Amino acid sequence: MNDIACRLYSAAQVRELDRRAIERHGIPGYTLMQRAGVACWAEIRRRWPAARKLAVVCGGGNNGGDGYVIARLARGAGLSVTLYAIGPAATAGDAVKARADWLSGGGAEALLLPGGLDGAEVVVDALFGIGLSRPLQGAAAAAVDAMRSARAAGAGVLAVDIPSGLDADNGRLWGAAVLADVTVSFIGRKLGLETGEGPACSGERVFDRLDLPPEAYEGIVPMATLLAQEQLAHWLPRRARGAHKGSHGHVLVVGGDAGMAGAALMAGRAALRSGAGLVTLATRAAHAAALTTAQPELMCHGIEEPALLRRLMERADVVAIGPGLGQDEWGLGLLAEVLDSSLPLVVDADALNLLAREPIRRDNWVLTPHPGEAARLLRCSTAEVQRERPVAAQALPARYGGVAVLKGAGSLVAGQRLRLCDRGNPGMAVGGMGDVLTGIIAALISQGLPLEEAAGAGVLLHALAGDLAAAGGERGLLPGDLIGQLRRVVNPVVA
Ligand SMILES: NC(=O)C1=CN([C@@H]2O[C@H](COP(=O)(O)OP(=O)(O)OC[C@H]3O[C@@H](n4cnc5c(N)ncnc54)[C@H](O)[C@@H]3O)[C@@H](O)[C@H]2O)[C@H](O)CC1
Ligand SMILES: [K+]
Repeated sequence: MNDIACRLYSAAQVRELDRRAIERHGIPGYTLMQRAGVACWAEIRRRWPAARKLAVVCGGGNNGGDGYVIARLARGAGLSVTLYAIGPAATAGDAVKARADWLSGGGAEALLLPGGLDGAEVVVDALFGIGLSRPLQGAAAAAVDAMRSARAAGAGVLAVDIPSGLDADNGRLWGAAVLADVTVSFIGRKLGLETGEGPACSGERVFDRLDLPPEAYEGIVPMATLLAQEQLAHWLPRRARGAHKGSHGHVLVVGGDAGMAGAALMAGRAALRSGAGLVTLATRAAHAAALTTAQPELMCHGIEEPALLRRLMERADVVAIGPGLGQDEWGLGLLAEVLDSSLPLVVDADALNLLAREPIRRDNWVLTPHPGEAARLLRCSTAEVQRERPVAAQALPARYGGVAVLKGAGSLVAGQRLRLCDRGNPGMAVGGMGDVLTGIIAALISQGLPLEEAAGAGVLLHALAGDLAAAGGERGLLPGDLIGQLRRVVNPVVA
């Protein structure tokens, strides 16, 4: 995927790109608008080739202007096109021109919503783009409802630039949002489409640079970059022919309190399947025999006295602590021992909850909270984390040091940079998937990847394996199914 298509921008940054295109590169705004319309119309023809009835819902700004361009192209191709508006006709400069061209070409005035988008086969959401700046109310909210109802009645929905109602910067909703089958986004990909509620509202994301020259993007540091599969070959090169089991590091997994042995086992299995040379589990004595039987490749020690952990840590290259650790004395004692070591750590689940009680900073660790654990670490509500995911993700290393993975739709990896994973699926929302991610990241650290790269590669591998495993259906997907796909994704360089 080309570099610019991997960059994720804020609304303000895209507006700056618009400005540069017009003022520095001499591309008139109306030309950009026409290119945007052409890109959307091409997607409509590709996705719904037989559609004959189009409804275009136009806002008063330039997003609406894109809608007028699309309407003119569709009408010119012989489709029946009905325009809808929520209030005064186009106000933004380029949109006024686009509306004038629509009318002078024989197009009818827009009908005022609310009202049903009667019988439309395809609905174009040109209500709001990056100009959405406050909660949807009144006619705007009614227009979104009408588009959601049309989709529920079987119409296809294409969102222009961003589904109306979604915040371009962080993927939160300004009320209900349009649910699109596809979103055609222009000039710069928006971070909000890829995280929070973005993936659920946007459908497939199609990006079109509108032929902006690459130099227009120089000097604008994207808010985040997409984790790209192409990077995996660099992170996971083919193995040296002379490798031996000590060449690929030793992972120590600490966890598995009473009733939760499986969490430690899944983390250990994932570490093995992600290429760690050796993996040891430190868990409750009562679990050791069963776990050894379950996976003989794992070394397994019953640790009831935390001090005994030191001997195991002497032989480890990285410690993953948290899977099934519990938050009682036993877990607390083990965490204290682990924090005393200077080894790189992957800290997850209950270890994060314990850490939230007594915060400390450290540079060589990767924290892997889901939104609820992140909320405890940041002392805020889960809703606040989800409303401002990019901000929350970056607040974690700012406060705790190291690298943080904020899990959830559009997982974010925050360290020196902010990266985003746009893979994965709702089948992965099941207990144990976090334990697997912990094992993967620990295994990559044990194989020599720096923390931030290990976290990014681990999140991407976890999602890619989850997508492969979900091919048989998302419901009923188990962590073991994902572990079963790891070997395929951790060998990007085919021998
Ligand atoms: N050269 C360009 O700028 C290009 C822009 N493209 C398209 O333009 C939109 C951005 O257009 P803009 O006029 O800045 O804003 P919107 O059309 O997104 O917003 C419309 C309008 O709505 C008002 N508004 C904001 N929030 C609300 C609300 N909750 N309720 C009611 N009204 C609201 C706000 O005042 C705005 O004026 C961009 O996304 C692209 O689609 C071209 O595609 C490329 C060239
Ligand atoms: K839109």
